[in-house]
Amino acid sequence: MPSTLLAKPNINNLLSSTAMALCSAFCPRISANFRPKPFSSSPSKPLLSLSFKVFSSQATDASSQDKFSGRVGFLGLGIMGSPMAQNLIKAGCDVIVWNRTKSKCDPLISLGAKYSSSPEEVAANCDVTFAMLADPESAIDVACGKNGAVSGMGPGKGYVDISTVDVATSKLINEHIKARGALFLEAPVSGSKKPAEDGQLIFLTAGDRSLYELVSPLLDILGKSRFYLGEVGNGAAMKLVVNMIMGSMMASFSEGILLSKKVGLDPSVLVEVVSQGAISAPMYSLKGPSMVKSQYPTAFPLKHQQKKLMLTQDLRLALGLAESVSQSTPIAAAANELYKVAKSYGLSDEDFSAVIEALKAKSQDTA
Ligand SMILES: NC(=O)C1=CN([C@@H]2O[C@H](COP(=O)(O)OP(=O)(O)OC[C@H]3O[C@@H](n4cnc5c(N)ncnc54)[C@H](OP(=O)(O)O)[C@@H]3O)[C@@H](O)[C@H]2O)C=CC1
Ligand SMILES: O=CC(=O)O
Repeated sequence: MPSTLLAKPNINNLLSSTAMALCSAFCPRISANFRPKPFSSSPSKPLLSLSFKVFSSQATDASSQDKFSGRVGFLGLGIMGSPMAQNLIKAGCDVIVWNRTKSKCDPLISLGAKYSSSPEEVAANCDVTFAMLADPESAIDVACGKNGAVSGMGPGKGYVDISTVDVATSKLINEHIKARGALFLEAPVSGSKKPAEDGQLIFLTAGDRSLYELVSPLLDILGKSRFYLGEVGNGAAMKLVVNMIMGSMMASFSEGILLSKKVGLDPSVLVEVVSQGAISAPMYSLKGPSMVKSQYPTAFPLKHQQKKLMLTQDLRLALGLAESVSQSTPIAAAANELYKVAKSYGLSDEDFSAVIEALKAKSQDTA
């Protein structure tokens, strides 16, 4: 699986200026607004005085840049889609939005976005259309359903699906888009609400390389790094593997918080200890303090971590992926059971860190 990641802090200046040049090619007003972002991985100890983003090699193709007129469609304005669309608008892009619940378009319209009344209309009016939908079912429906984006696609257009879906769903949407003579890129993201707001997402892309190159300046507005992983399905698979690890990490962290409390330790101190050691993770520092207070402000809804749809997703889909290649994943399977319990307690709309409640309940059952 070819990955074309480059991470070279010492070419920071070059990359930043390249990004600015590319962004201004896409969106004329970007160069005035676009400023290098602070390096986010270790905010307390900045390694570099200037920001750097991780860009893939051969990120651009000047000729394809010239052909792009810069009108961008955005379908799906939920927790992730809204701030992403907002960042594109703020960067000066000409954005047309659509969302099933129309009221979620209003804040973006007031920032300068235009509105179209169906995914088809958005795709017909845009050169590139992004989609950030909840799950495989909605991703298929918005792309391939009645008045779906596919009907508005045609040669010279591109469809970028950022939703987290399974490999089969991504391939299906790709086929429909291709049948219209358009290009397709899957580009699920690693990162949650805050990285979406801060333009610090990580894109896991696969599909048409020329579309990848064309939209790279846009991905660089929305994210801090991007990987091109080859054929359609590889981006979806990478995202599922990442979320499988994340789901298990969160379940393990939850156990630690509860065990520390039971043995008379202060779980807030545990969070601090973890944050300073080799197992430190931004996720623990971000969510740990709220978890200790039994609060789960929703960034990544639990329902998305343990979706129960026609194909299912995230942990469940990752388990399916593992099974398809006979890879044993007992830790993820155990974590998955906990998310199922949490979901059965009505915690679907809470943050996925609410999985700790499933463990609390289990402890009471056995006490
Ligand atoms: N939240 C997070 O931290 C992260 C989420 N993701 C992934 O990003 C995607 C979006 O997540 P997020 O923004 O959190 O989810 P939200 O639930 O906040 O938003 C989901 C979006 O999908 C739309 N939608 C749902 N069902 C349908 C349908 N049947 N037809 C049309 N539109 C529909 C919703 O429309 P409406 O407003 O009308 O309900 C909304 O725009 C998911 O695939 C998720 O797994 C990836 C990384 C992080
Ligand atoms: O899908 C969620 C994430 O944080 O990545």
